[in-house]
Amino acid sequence: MSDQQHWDAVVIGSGIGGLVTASQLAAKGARTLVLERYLIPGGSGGAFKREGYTFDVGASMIFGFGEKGYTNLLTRALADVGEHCETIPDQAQLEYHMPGGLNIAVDRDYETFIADLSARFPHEATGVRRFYDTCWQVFNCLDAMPLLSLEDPAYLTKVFFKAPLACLGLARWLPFNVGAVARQHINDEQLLKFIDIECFCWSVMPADRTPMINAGMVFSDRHAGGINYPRGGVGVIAEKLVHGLERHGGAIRYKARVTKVLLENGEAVGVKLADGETIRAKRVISNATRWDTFSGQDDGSTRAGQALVDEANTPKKEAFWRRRYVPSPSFLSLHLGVRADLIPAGTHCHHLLLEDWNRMEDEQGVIFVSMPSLLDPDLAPAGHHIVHTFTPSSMEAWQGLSPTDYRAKKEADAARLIQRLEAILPGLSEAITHKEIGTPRSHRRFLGRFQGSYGPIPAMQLPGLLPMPFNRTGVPNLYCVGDSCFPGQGLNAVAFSGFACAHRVGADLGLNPWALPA
Ligand SMILES: NC(=O)c1ccc[n+]([C@@H]2O[C@H](COP(=O)([O-])OP(=O)(O)OC[C@H]3O[C@@H](n4cnc5c(N)ncnc54)[C@H](O)[C@@H]3O)[C@@H](O)[C@H]2O)c1
Ligand SMILES: CC(C)=CCC/C(C)=C/C=C/C(C)=C/C=C/C(C)=C/C=C/C=C(C)/C=C/C=C(C)/C=C/C=C(\C)CCC=C(C)C
Repeated sequence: MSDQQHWDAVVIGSGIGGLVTASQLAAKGARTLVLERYLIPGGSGGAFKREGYTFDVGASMIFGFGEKGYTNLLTRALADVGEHCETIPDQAQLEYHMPGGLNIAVDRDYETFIADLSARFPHEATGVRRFYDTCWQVFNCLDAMPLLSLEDPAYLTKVFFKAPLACLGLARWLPFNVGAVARQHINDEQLLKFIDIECFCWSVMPADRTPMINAGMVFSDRHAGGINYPRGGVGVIAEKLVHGLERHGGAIRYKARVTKVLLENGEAVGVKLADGETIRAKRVISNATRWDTFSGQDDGSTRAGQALVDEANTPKKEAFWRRRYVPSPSFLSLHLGVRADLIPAGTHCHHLLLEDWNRMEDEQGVIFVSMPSLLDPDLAPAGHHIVHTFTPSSMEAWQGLSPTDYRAKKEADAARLIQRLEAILPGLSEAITHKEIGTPRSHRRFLGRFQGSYGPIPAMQLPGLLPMPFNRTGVPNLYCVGDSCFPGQGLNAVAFSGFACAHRVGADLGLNPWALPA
């Protein structure tokens, strides 16, 4: 299968963004091929098995799995191709362990959460209510309409007639960040710091640089649809999307690393693989990050010239984007197997530990912990649990080391992380039976992501989501999907990007139905 086979769409990468695009396009009748450089689908939403454990590659805290409304984008993406994930509801989104013994678990029930937070800050009870209610207003606008491509005037017209007030509400919130809204309602400095960490937890940015639309989504979906864990592990989502894709006539190839987007007269016409094979398609969609897709910036090591589009063909507006967004740090991550007796009954699945408010944005500052086998015991061998912990760490801290120094740093930093975690899991060091250490270099290598980054973050304070690009690029017939597109990081955010991308490509191929989805 090569030059002879002409596909309607070729998708580079099988992250959740790429798979939602591909499965949606296949469901519209487009002949769709996904090319994945690794052995399994899912990218940072994948999973791997070791010694009886099923470990999630990335985070295990999943939004977008609700039953109602339009924001349950993972449920919808699966259902559209005849698939369904059984999920396990999580009673708390996560438990925060903050300086000064300030501990707050975010309950699934909104009123319980508001009451818990107000009890810690009684003088700010009104502000707490007003701030989080404002987030609900944003969420209600999002949840009132089918979410498709904002680059399609036909969709915008239809959706405006369907839900005019919700559209105007969203248009109003698009340029806002959370910080300004929080300060309208809240004065207490410590509570504002809590709002910062509430944002940092998923945007890796404080409130001033976190878009309000995304906060509306996250701070309300956790109570509306709730946080729900897919039985069998996060990797099941990607596996099921692949089944759905194949059932609708699409295909996926693994160990198929794309090295170039083929261009003719400046238009994308296909891709070239690492082994020299070429594949032609009417439309090419890149689920690699924008830094890996377009030329113009390297990470100072081996990457120069490796982007999918060369410098001469990289649109000027990409340079503009790179001045506004920079790669967030990657992570130091530990996938641990532990003796089950370490974890007391009733412990929550997700935790965040911050020992010093001033360290929130520091290298290896905030610690995240997920223990998904507390929800799904089949993920670990009998008598054991999974402790997956990660902390932001940038590529610079890991570059230029000799192999011996690299191994020594891995062990030393992992030991320090485990030591700090004893604060919430006393006895951890003695209970570990399996340990895998991942660094920014591992994440770059296995996920193919520039600098192993978690995703783009604003280089400066920007007007909310307004500068985030949609799916079309400056190269005709080439589209981007995933977390370097509107609305950014997160599985349900990249699922939105996938719906939007498939809709835009579907419009360009003349495949979209006239009516909006129910
Ligand atoms: N709880 C959560 O919400 C959660 C959990 C995990 C991950 N995430 C987020 O999900 C987002 C990632 O999703 P995404 O869709 O943008 O992509 P992704 O980075 O997860 O996946 C991209 C895929 O493309 C493949 N790829 C890259 N370059 C390629 C090439 N040249 N040829 C072939 N294949 C190539 C990679 O191997 C990978 O499988 C991130 O923001 C991440 O932080 C969120
Ligand atoms: C017509 C007119 C007038 C107008 C128009 C307007 C409109 C319509 C607009 C629209 C808009 C829209 C649609 C938008 C959308 C958006 C969205 C969908 C968003 C989403 C978002 C999401 C998100 C952000 C998510 C995220 C999440 C995450 C990231 C998570 C993560 C997690 C982690 C990391 C975990 C950690 C922690 C621990 C463990 C503790």
